[in-house]
Amino acid sequence: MTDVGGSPPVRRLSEWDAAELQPLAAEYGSPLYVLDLERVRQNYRRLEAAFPDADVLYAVKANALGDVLSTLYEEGAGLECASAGEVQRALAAGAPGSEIHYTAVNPPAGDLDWIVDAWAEHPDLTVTAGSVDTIDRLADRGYDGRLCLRVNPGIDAGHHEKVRTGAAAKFGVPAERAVDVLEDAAGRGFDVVGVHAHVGSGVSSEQRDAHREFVARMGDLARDAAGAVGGLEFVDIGGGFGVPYREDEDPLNLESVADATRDALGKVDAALTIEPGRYFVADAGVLLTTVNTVKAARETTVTGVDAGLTTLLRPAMYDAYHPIRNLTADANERGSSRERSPQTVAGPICESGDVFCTARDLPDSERGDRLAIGNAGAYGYEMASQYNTRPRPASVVLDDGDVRLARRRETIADVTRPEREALRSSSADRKTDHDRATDTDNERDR
Ligand SMILES: Cc1ncc(COP(=O)(O)O)c(C=O)c1O
Ligand SMILES: N[C@@H](CCCC[NH3+])C(=O)O
Repeated sequence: MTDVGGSPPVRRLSEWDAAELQPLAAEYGSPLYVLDLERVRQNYRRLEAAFPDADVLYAVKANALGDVLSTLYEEGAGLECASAGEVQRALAAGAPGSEIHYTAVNPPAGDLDWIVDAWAEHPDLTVTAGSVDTIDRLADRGYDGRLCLRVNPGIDAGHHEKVRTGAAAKFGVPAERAVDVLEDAAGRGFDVVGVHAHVGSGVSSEQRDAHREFVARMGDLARDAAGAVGGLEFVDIGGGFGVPYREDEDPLNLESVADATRDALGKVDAALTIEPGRYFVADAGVLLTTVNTVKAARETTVTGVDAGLTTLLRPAMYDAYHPIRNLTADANERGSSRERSPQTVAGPICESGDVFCTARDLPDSERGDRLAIGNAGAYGYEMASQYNTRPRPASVVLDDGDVRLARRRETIADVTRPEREALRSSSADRKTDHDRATDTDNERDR
């Protein structure tokens, strides 16, 4: 099935080549993130074809690997950044300030300091503020550049309550106050360029009514705002385009989302901006992991693996479903000779939530098998942690037949380094104090 843009709208885990993936874990170690850059390009082109008139930004938070940023920037995407660190990555990937939006959510002082310094060099970057305090704090630092206002539209959608943002008090200025805030900012000399909202992440076709209502509200707001500040350059409706995680789930009907958006914003004299993350990278990535334990528990077989919630947090945090495939069974035995049974795939972390699936029907696993966890390209590595003093895994990219290490595996020394450095510098300070005291004593003795 091909869709607009000429590539299949979904790449299922079953379509990855087991014989190609399986040796990567031996060569680069396990667990291992694998990302196919060509699939990232396909996803970009499909979305661009569905929204031909939109300015497309990539939400860097979904996967901030430099290769992903440069690939998408070269395809034509701008970069939406959630922190000063992400802006640094965007600039390092070659994007100019004009292609960078920084979305400030309760921004730490260090972020604002850094951004305002960067603005001196990149005067056409855009800052999206979600509160009057952020606007004041920008003004305090002398910023009067491009400003977009994030509004809270009071309607939300998304795959889990924890990723619905459109009505969560934390995000944005309530839509009913937005025009006043924008007028005030324009009056204070900011270059007011847009309005923004993000309804939530992982919006599915079933939630199309909520999304339609959301874009309709944005259309009304953008018209009022443009009237109040003498015109807007863009209206940014955020990201959130969902992708299927279950094998039998249908892809989002992009055309219908695009049509609804066109209808809602048709009469607004401002460009449409969208900023998806997940859509570009989710099905371009898999996580490889190795079975180290197979044990019969009371109601299920436990397949113990070397990846855990520190490697891929989504199942533990959102009860998210990720497809799982036994590559060893598929590559060596063509998937046929193994019995199947209900299996709980669990990681090495000391939390009972450290499971990727519970009693799922899978081929019987054996110690040493390589498993692939699908749809791991979005919010996978980005949400990894070092809990239990576990180093984060390596990432490799596939690109047109090439395989390349894109980020090395962390070592335990990487995890403990900040602590060792702090100890070293405080003992150096103590030594310096001691040296100073000794020098004074020596002087006194002289
Ligand atoms: C402001 C903003 N823009 C864009 C995104 C990207 O969302 P998604 O990856 O669901 O497209 C997010 C994350 O939910 C976000 O918070
Ligand atoms: N981290 C979430 C998406 C939230 C995106 C940020 N607002 C997920 O994995 O589904």
